[in-house]
Amino acid sequence: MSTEIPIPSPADTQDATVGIIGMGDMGRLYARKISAAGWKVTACDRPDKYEALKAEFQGSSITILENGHLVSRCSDYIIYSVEAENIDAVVRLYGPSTKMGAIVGGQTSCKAPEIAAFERHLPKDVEIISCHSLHGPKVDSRGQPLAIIPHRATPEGTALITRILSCFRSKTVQLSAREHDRITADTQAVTHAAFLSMGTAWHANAQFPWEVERYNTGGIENVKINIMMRIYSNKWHVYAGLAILNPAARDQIRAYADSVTELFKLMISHKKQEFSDRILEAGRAVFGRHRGSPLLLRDDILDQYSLSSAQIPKSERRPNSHLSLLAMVDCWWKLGIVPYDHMICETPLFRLWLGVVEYVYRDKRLLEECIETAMEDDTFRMDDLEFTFAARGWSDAVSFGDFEGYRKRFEKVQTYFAPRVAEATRLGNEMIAKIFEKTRDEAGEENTA
Ligand SMILES: NC(=O)C1=CN([C@@H]2O[C@H](COP(=O)(O)OP(=O)(O)OC[C@H]3O[C@@H](n4cnc5c(N)ncnc54)[C@H](OP(=O)(O)O)[C@@H]3O)[C@@H](O)[C@H]2O)C=CC1
Ligand SMILES: O=C(O)C(=O)Cc1ccc(O)cc1
Repeated sequence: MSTEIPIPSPADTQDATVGIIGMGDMGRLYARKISAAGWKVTACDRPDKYEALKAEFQGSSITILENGHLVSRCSDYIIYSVEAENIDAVVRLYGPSTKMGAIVGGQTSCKAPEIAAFERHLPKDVEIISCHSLHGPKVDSRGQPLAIIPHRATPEGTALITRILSCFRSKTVQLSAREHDRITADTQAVTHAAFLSMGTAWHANAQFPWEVERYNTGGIENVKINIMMRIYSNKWHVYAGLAILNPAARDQIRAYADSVTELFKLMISHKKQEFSDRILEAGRAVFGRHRGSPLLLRDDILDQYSLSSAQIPKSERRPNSHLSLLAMVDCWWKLGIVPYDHMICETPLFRLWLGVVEYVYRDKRLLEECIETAMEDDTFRMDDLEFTFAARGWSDAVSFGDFEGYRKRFEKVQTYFAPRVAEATRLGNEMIAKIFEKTRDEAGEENTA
């Protein structure tokens, strides 16, 4: 497993042709970066987008072709960057046209269906080496994790793909498809489930949280709101694909919804001792080994990134039960997950989420305040009730494998929050850039934000 940030040498002979099938947000990022590093790049999207794409890339060094057959015939490394739900159909269509002896990979967020499609439809002389950039298209790729998944690969093939992808200057980690899916079920799918549920709950209570006094409480609430908005500003298929198609994700999201429900029941039945014992034991299991290490986040930074115009002074802030966060630790504990072990596949959102969770659990006073609020204070009861419904609803949508139902749930909330998306995206980008700049500074790494 390697985690260094490789710096490509301009003197390298970059004589392989890289083909990209699917020129959406991630395909474009890949095409631009790989081409800028000196590799010959050919690319396509659906045939009906050929003319528009060709006009857009006119004058660039990226060659736009009409379809995936043409890309496959002339490329030495072909990357499928299409919706996870479509991967089998697209590989079935273009896979047989793959150039003899080429290497094929995919950039979808869940590897089980991608690898199955490659095994099913690619000629036997073709190597399979997949990848996954663990960040969105607008995040600086430098220093972020990049999984490389050699599945049917020679050492020479793996070395070539590692060299091609070194232009991202990401932290590369080699994993099997199975390891990748197990880890990202936690770093991505469950994280998203928590924030999707927050958005659904706020929508169900007809709230814009930044307009509600009890959410204008700085650091932690700012992160929750900004990440929730970030997720709902993205495309539903990205989240649906990585949750529905990953078998490990289904189980983990179900476990998260169970933890939310069980904790909520203890709250409304005022079983304080049982609730408190459970929270503290989960905290010890998850954070015990990390007590002495530096915190991932500090709230003096987080306070700056608020969608609200009125910030409440710290002394007047109202505590929150933070059910979403308590349930996350409960679920990790129940599943025997130590999230720090999964940092090799961290995404920016996962790091922020773990940072916030850790911030509460490593502050004894704050954690006691959550327990006290959960038991004694009804201020957040309606929010927690809706959050519980929402977590179970998202878990059902994922376990039923229902893409259409998922899309409808997602888009309903997305539409509700749409008026503030542009501002939230700007703030979220600033917050992420600032936090990662600071994290890299503190780790003594090169500042690349
Ligand atoms: N967005 C993100 O943050 C990240 C996404 N990923 C993964 O990367 C993949 C791509 O995501 P993203 O770029 O965001 O999604 P997009 O929807 O922006 O891009 C996918 C593109 O593939 C096209 N496509 C579909 N079928 C074909 C076909 N037969 N031939 C050629 N092109 C086709 C789509 O066209 P159409 O829209 O018409 O279907 C679309 O333009 C997904 O699997 C996602 O899970 C990975 C890391 C981060
Ligand atoms: O950081 C996140 O979790 C995101 O929401 C962006 C994202 C989405 C899909 C991926 O496969 C990788 C990153």
